[in-house]
Amino acid sequence: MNNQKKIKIYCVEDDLTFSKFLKYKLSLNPDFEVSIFNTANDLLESLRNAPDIITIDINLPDMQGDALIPLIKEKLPAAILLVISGQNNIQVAASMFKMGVYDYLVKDENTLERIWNVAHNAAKQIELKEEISVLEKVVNKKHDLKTFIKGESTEINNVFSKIEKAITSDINVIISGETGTGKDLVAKTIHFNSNKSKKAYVAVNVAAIPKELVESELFGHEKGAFTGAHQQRIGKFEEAKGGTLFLDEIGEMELPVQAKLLRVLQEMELNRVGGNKNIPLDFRLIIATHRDLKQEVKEGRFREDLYYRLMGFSIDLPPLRERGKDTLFLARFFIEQFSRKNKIKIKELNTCAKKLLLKYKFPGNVRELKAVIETAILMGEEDKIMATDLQVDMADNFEINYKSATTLEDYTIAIIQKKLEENNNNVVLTATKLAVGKSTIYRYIKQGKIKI
Ligand SMILES: Nc1ncnc2c1ncn2[C@@H]1O[C@H](COP(=O)(O)OP(=O)(O)OP(=O)(O)O)[C@@H](O)[C@H]1O
Repeated sequence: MNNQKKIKIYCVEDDLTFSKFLKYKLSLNPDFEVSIFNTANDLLESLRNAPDIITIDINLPDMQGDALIPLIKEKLPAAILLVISGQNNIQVAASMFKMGVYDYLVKDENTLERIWNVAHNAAKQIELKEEISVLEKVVNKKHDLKTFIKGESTEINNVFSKIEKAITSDINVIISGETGTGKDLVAKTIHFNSNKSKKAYVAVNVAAIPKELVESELFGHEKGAFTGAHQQRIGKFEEAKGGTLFLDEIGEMELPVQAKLLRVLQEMELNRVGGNKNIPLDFRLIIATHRDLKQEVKEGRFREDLYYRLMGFSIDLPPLRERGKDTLFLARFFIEQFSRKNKIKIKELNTCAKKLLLKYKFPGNVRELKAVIETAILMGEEDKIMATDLQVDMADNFEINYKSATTLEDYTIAIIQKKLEENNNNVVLTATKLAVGKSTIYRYIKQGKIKI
């Protein structure tokens, strides 16, 4: 039995002696909290306290059982109802069961004993329902995260554990990560798995709103607040009432708007542009940025007080290139998703294509991978997806290696690596084109300085 929560039993009964016995008998169970009512109206007035079980005398002075039961069912459809009658009338019993009562008991010397047993069984049923609903929530949560966000790497599993924590409270969340790493996806996942999931999820990309419209977009405006404000407008902050407000690219916000945002967050109320009424706010805030906000503060582009006001639980999304084999896992996921949606045959990646995907740095992260895969499926002529179907610009990757080169050997290796990739890892062809000995290339491969 749940130690925290007692089972509330309400008994409506006009026979005072019987009701005393009833209360005494049921209260012998320490998990039952029993209250007695002598009229139907007294009971109806107390239904807001949501009793779990109600015993009903069928002949009450102010209302008959058949009139009372639908009124209770309307307010508390899940409550368990036990009808207690002075006579054994099969037809009445049948009509009571049709109304959805749990049991129909006739008053005799064993009634108290039977009520006790029925209440006991009903209480067990309530407990079981509660356990199931708790379990369902846990199972759904685990299921949902993986339904929304794909990945198996240690890095993404760390992100999953952070999301699990963020879901259990209303704390501000700050999500950082390069473009396309899934910041919006993570914010949505938190919202739809939190206790705010039935309320609004309002996402605002601060960078995408023209500078002069940011205030009215976020905070709303009154009619006539400025030229062109023909109608009153509710801002995104108000729209998010009771739900989640996701402010993406917060680092792009202009300093004057930052000042207003700070005030609004401190007071959790706002004045629409051109208005003079304080409107209370209620939302959970999730923000995202691809910038290092601390650095932005140092450089004077972001208010320090706002930075501290926004700080909350932080979730850092690693770039795709640091998620190991997730690149291939996600590639397969996107192949299946796109092929199913477009009713085309699901193709596999050939070995060279896999190698190329693992080597490519994906500056656009998961978004870029998705686009590369979808184009490859459409453009490819073969049964499998080949390296040549993947439209990735290896020159960008080369730049990265090239820039980090410090010795002549580093430059040589970077050039050979790039040429090998262009020539589908054909060592002989690459050696000929670069006029170096193929043994040089093999040596670098053996030393692990060049990867194919
Ligand atoms: N782990 C993942 N599993 C499945 N899809 C993903 C995953 N990560 C990202 N995506 C998909 O990649 C695309 C980009 O993700 P999203 O918009 O969330 O990135 P972002 O970090 O918010 O990007 P930006 O910084 O440009 O706003 C979306 O289509 C998203 O559904």
